[in-house]
Amino acid sequence: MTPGTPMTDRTVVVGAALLDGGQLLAARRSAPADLAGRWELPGGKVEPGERPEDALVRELREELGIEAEAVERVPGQWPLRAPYVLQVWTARLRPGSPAPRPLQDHDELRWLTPDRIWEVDWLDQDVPAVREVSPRLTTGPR
Ligand SMILES: Nc1nc2c([nH]c(=O)n2[C@H]2C[C@H](O)[C@@H](COP(=O)(O)OP(=O)(O)OP(=O)(O)O)O2)c(=O)[nH]1
Repeated sequence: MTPGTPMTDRTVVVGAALLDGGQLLAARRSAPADLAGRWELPGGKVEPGERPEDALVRELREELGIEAEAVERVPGQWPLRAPYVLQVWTARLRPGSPAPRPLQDHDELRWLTPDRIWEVDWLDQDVPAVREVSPRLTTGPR
């Protein structure tokens, strides 16, 4: 962001580093065409007045049909196409949640073990976020 750009020009996109049993969930986008086939952290845009953690829970319910909770913010934020910035939270499934299914925006989901985290074709702009998340796969969400 250039100096003097009002903070309100940014829209936060929340991404979930959903961790379960030492694995990270990656989701393959089905749209729009320029992002389709690439992998991302599931999530979406925070609505005006909404807490990012609440947006994350809402998006994961809509997109994956799961009941999840945000655990902690992963430090940093990463620019997407203006005016969006990506912020990431670790997240976990609530007890009794259904397993994730690609209901909306995605056509495939994959649980990645730490040694396989780079086997999917992450969106370029997600790579630094995934790099930040990867050490947490061995420690798990706190
Ligand atoms: N969810 C998500 N979006 C990402 C990531 N990386 C990335 O460039 N994006 C882009 C894709 C979209 O242009 C935008 C988020 O849009 P979205 O389509 O997921 O969000 P949404 O459900 O709130 O969207 P909408 O259809 O309601 O407008 O950010 C990522 O890791 N996760």
